[in-house]
Amino acid sequence: MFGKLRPLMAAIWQAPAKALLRMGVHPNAVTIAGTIGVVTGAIVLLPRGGMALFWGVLVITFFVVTDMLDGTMARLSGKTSRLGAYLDSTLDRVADAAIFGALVWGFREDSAPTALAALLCLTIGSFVPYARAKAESLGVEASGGIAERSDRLVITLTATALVGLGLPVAVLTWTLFLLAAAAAFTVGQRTMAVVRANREDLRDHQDHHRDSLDYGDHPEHHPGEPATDSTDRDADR
Ligand SMILES: CCCCCCCC/C=C\CCCCCCCC(=O)OC[C@H](COP(=O)(O)O[C@@H]1[C@H](O)[C@H](OP(=O)(O)O)[C@@H](O)[C@H](O)[C@H]1O)OC(=O)CCCCCCC/C=C\CCCCCCCC
Ligand SMILES: Nc1ccn([C@@H]2O[C@H](COP(=O)(O)O)[C@@H](O)[C@H]2O)c(=O)n1
Ligand SMILES: [Mg+2]
Repeated sequence: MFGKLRPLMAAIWQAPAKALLRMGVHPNAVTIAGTIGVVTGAIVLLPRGGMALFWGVLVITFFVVTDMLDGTMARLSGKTSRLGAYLDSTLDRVADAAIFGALVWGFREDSAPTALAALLCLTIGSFVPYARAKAESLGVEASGGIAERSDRLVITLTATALVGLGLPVAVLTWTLFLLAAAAAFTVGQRTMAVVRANREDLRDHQDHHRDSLDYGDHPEHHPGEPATDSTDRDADR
C-alpha cells in the first residue's frame, strides 16, 4: 500500500540527500545512524507507556525515514554497494525487532493481549522479508504483498501514537492482531510466487526430458533434428 509512494518519497528525499552528500556524509553512515536512532527511541521510550508512546513514535519516525534517504543518497552519488544493500536490509530487521520488542516488553504486565499481538507481529513480520530474501536467492522475484515493511511500520506507529494520546489500548491490540494476520497473508503471497516459478521449472524440465527422450530413443537420430515428426510426438503424449 505505502510502498506505492516510493517514487514520491524518492523525489521528496532528493534535496536532503544532496545536502548530506555535499557535507561528505556517506550513505552507510545514514543507514547506521538511522538504526541507532530507531533502536534508542524504541527501547528508551516505548516501554514507559502513556505519553511516552507518542514521543517514542515521533523519535522513531524521525529516524526510520532515513531508510528512504540512504538509498537515494547511494544512487545519487553512485555509491551503491553490496555492503550498503546488506546493511540496509539487515539493519531494518534490527530496527523492527527493537520497535516490536519494546512494545512486547512495555505491555507485558498491563496488557498481555497487546504484548502477545506485538510478539506475533515481531515473529510473523520477520518471515516476510525472509521469504523475499530466500526467494530472491533462488532467482524468484517475490517482493510486495499486502503488508510490506512500510505498511507494517506506518500502521503500527500510527496506532501506538494514538494510544499514547489517549485512545484505548484495545485499538493497538486489534491493530497488531490484524497486522500479524496481514503479514502471514503476505508470506503466503510471496510463497505463491515461488510456487508459480516452481511450476514453470517443472514444465520446462518435462519439456526438456520429453525432447531428450525423443532424440535418444530413435535409432536414426541426427543431432539437431527431432527424432520423430510432430505427429509421432503428439501420438506419444
Ligand atoms: C495524531 C496522530 C499522530 C501520528 C504520529 C505519527 C505517526 C507516524 C506514522 C508513520 C511514519 C512512519 C514512516 C515509516 C516509513 C517507512 C520506512 C520504510 O520502511 O521505508 C523503507 C522503504 C525502503 O525499503 P527498503 O528497500 O530499504 O527496505 C526493504 C524492506 O525493508 C523489505 O521489507 P519487507 O517489505 O520485505 O518486509 C525487505 O525485504 C528488504 O530487505 C529491504 O531492503 O521505503 C519505502 O518503502 C518507500 C515508501 C514508504 C512510504 C512511507 C510513507 C509514510 C508517509 C506517511 C505516513 C503518514 C501516516 C499518517 C497517519 C496519521 C493518521 C492519524
Ligand atoms: N547505505 C546504503 C543504502 C542503500 N543502498 C542501495 O539502495 C538500495 C535500497 O534503496 P532504498 O531506497 O529502497 O532504501 C539497496 O538495495 C542498495 O542498492 C546502498 O547502496 N547503500
Ligand atoms: Mg533504505
